[in-house]
Order: sequence, then C-alpha cells, then structure tokens
Amino acid sequence: MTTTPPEIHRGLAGVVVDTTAVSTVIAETNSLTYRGYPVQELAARRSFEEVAYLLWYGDLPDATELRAFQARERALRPLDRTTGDLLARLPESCHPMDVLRTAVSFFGAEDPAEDDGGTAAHRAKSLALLAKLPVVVAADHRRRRGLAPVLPDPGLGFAENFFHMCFGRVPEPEVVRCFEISLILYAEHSFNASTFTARVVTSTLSDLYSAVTAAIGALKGPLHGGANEVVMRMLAEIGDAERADAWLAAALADRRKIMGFGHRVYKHGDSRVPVMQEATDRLVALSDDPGAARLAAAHTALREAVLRRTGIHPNLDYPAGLAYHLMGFDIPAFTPIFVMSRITGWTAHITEQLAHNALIRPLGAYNGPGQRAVPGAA
Ligand SMILES: CC(=O)SCCNC(=O)CCNC(=O)[C@H](O)C(C)(C)COP(=O)(O)OP(=O)(O)OC[C@H]1O[C@@H](n2cnc3c(N)ncnc32)[C@H](O)[C@@H]1OP(=O)(O)O
Ligand SMILES: O=C([O-])CC(=O)C(=O)O
Repeated sequence: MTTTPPEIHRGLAGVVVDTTAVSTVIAETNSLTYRGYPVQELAARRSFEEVAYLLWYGDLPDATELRAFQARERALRPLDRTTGDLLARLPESCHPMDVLRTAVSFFGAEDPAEDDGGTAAHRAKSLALLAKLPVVVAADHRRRRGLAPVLPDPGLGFAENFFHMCFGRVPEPEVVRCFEISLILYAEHSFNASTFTARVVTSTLSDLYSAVTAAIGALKGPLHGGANEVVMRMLAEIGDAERADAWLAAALADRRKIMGFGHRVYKHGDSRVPVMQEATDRLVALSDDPGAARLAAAHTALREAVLRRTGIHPNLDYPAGLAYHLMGFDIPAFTPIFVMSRITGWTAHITEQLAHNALIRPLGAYNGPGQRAVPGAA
C-alpha cells in the first residue's frame, strides 16, 4: 500500500494555527493594527501605558481608567529585597536576557497565586511584570557599569522612569517620546516566535510566569528580538558609509544573514519601520555626539546596499538598534528593552489562549531509520 507523504510546513511558514483578536499583520498592505487601531496612529497620538491597556482590555482607556491604571503600575514597581539580592548574585558574564528570564521565573516562584489562571489574577500578574521588568533591566544596566541601582520614581511615567532608573536623569521630552514610540511599535505582533512560544506553554495549562520565561528565551535569539543588538554591533564594525557596500558584499559572500533585515511575514517592508526610522532621524538631529551623524550615514548606506544587492527590506530591529544606541543605552540592554514592551502582547495572548484553549501539539513526519532490533534483544 502506498501512502501520500504529508505536506511539511517547515518553520510553520504560512500555517494559520488559530484566531486572535489582539492584532493583525497584513503583509500585502504592510499594515499592523492593535485591537483594530493602526499602530502608526497609536504611535503618533498615544502613550505606551494607553497601548498596554488597549492590548489587555480591548479598548483605549478613558481619562479616569488611565489614571487608575497608571497609579497601579507605579505602585507595583519596587522590587523586594530577595529579588534584588538574587539578581545581584548572577554573573556579569551572563547576558541581561538571562537576568530577565531568571527574574520572571523567580517572580513566579515567589507568587502564592502562581497557578491561578483566572482573568483577574492574570491581569494582576501582567501589570506587576510590566511595572517590575524595567526596574530589573535598569538595575542590571547600571550594575554592568559599576553603579548602584536608582530606585523607581512614582512621579514619572513609564518611559521617563526608565531613563531615570538607568541614568539618574530624564532626557529632553523629544528623546523620551522617541523611546515611547519604540515601545509602542514593539508591543505586539501577532503569532511571532516568542508569542507563539508563550501560547504553546499556556496551552498545557501551565502558569503565566512559565509562559513568559519561555517567551524571553525565544526572543533572545538573533533571528528574532536579539537582532536589534547585532544591528548595532554590525554598524560599529562598518563604521563609515563608504565601507558599507564592501562589508555587505563580504558578508553575503560568506552566506551570512544581515541582522535587522528580512521578515517571515512582511516581504515588501515592515509596517513599523517608517515611523521608527523617522524617530531615529530625529534622535540623530538632536544628538551632540559627533559620531551620531557618521553612524547614521553608515546605517543609511547599509540599508540602501542591502536593498540594491538582495531586494530585502529592513525590519523594526534595524532602526530601533541605532535609536537605542543614540539614547545612550548599552547594546546588551536592547533586547531586554524589547521585553519591557512585548510583555504586553505576550500576556494579552496568554489570556486569549486560555480563554479558548486547545493543546498545541503538531505532528512530525518521521525520517529516521526503519524499525530495527535492539542489539542483544531476543
Ligand atoms: C522583531 C523581529 O523579530 S523582526 C526579525 C528580526 N530578525 C532578523 O533581523 C534576522 C535576519 N533575518 C532573517 O534571518 C530572516 O529574514 C528571518 C528569519 C527574519 C525570516 O526569514 P524566513 O521567512 O524564514 O525567510 P528565509 O530565512 O528562508 O529567507 C528567504 C531567503 O532570503 C534570504 N534572507 C532573508 N533574510 C535575510 C537577511 N537578513 N540577510 C541575508 N539574506 C536573507 C535567505 O537567505 C533566503 O535566501 P535563499 O532562498 O537563497 O536561501
Ligand atoms: O512577527 C515576527 O515574526 C517578528 C516580529 O516582527 C515581531 O515579533 O515583532
């Protein structure tokens, strides 16, 4: 009897695995909406806190709802002593994403309601993670510079407070706004690899912390969120616009992937790039660092060269990588900043998965040796 071989979808490319009401990515029109709102309009008119509320509750908050939401987020920021001590013991040789992954796992171990999968419990845990993750990232950023942590300031908004905790000061409002735009653009992107990871873990009825811990692990990889760090290392290596094309030619000849370019869904440009690129251009114009214009020129030259030689467009990590450098953050903090934002999308999907759960368990087509006897067996 002959059987038809199963159709294989490596990397689940093009496979629709479920419905979602959180966001939609329409590759044909390069568009992205969160709960129906175009992300470009949210980035132009709304705060990151409003976008977090939108992703979790399905609609934008009114003024009273926003005030209450902000007050709760600000009150949840401080870390307890045990968490601070644990994180301070991690080796500085580990990547800051390892620190975040450990922190979330520890938050779960400490939470007596860890296994409470109710919507109210999920919302409380999601908000606590939104509030606390920036404190972990900032303390780790300072530790690597040999500096003591700066406590969160409940008088400051989410984006301003992060600068305050990293640098002990808040930069000019335009810089804070560019940062906030990056957080809004990074917040959610449908069934990307890290969100899907969170949904897979949730589908076994495991807890929210386990799902987020796994999602952090997935985001760390350079084919996903880790690319924003590689973008900046690549630009530093290229240095000057004149070297971009030769650098690219050598990288392509080595069959290396150019980080910050290409996308599984968008094949004609990432819907978020124009907004982020504009924000990055504003940062270059604001910068008094003489190196900023040189790096920006190399950034443009590489983008043009990649498009000319391969036809591949940049993704969000390409402008965001340069933007975070211009804001003063150290490269290893770039992907953790992505986590501070994507925690909103991940947790919205975890809640959605749980509300209509089906265990995620695909099939594999076996291509190993045929059945054989174990040596020594009768
Ligand atoms: C926020 C985000 O997570 S956005 C994504 C961030 N990741 C990156 O920037 C990493 C670099 N990019 C890539 O590796 C890829 O574009 C991915 C993984 C993001 C998507 O890739 P896929 O949809 O799986 O496409 P795939 O990797 O098969 O690429 C198709 C072809 O384009 C080429 N290609 C795609 N992206 C790149 C790139 N960045 N540099 C060089 N070539 C590339 C591939 O080599 C492949 O060529 P081939 O058909 O001759 O083998
Ligand atoms: O959608 C993807 O595959 C990756 C991405 O851009 C994101 O997660 O923001």
